[in-house]
Amino acid sequence: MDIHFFKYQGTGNDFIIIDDREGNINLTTQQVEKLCNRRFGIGADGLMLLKQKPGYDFEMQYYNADGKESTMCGNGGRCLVKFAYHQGIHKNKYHFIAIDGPHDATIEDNGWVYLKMKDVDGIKQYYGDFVLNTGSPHYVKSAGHLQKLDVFNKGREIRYSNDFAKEGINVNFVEEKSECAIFVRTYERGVENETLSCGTGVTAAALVFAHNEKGFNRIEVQTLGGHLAVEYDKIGEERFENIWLCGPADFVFSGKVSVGE
Ligand SMILES: N[C@@H](CCC[C@H](N)C(=O)O)C(=O)O
Repeated sequence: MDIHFFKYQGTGNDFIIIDDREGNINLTTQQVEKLCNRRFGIGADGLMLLKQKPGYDFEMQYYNADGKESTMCGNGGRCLVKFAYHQGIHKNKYHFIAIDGPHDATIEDNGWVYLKMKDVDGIKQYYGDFVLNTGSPHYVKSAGHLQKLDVFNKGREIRYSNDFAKEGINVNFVEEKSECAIFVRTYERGVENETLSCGTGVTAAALVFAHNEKGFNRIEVQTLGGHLAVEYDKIGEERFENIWLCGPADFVFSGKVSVGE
């Protein structure tokens, strides 16, 4: 069977997107894994299906490169909104449903997609580091000389440590550049490698480094794949609402791929 696919990327986090509004796409774990494989397939950090859902503009279904359906993907969500726009779904404000609940999104004049993330309640301290859920589970660790850090091995060590091995966790290393700017590198669960950017990870890192008491409610974030920003309202010490992940999301190429019988 041949499938028409579209390739998108958001700050270098790249995705295969398939329009499944007719509801006839049924891919196995092995098929998704092969499509995401950079030698035997199209190559991507993840795969998404755009589906129909009553009451929403669309539904987002997300799979990691290992072929398994996973939790929320921030950069993926931004790419899917741009894809929906390119497919003729034109809205001033998009309202879609993903595995972690409803999301709003807008496409700005400069092409950036602003994606509203779920509210975050509480950031847990973990031996001097931080653990939180921004739609996906994230570990946030402060790091100096981040450009030179061995993110693959250090991230993998935490991801497969006793407390996290079973469910998995995404591991973000963060270098503070100024009071309102950070540099983030992420080891992603389900890709089991460093990716060029991770949207829910960037969001998690920004919330950990949020200095609202000094009047900032926007953090600029540099990743290996480009620039993002995170906006938020900090409510007391524990809660974040009105969280927006903002950045570019672009079409790369499209084609037909064979997935066997
Ligand atoms: N790249 C993503 C995160 C995708 C999900 C993650 N790998 C997981 O399984 O938790 C993003 O941009 O948020």
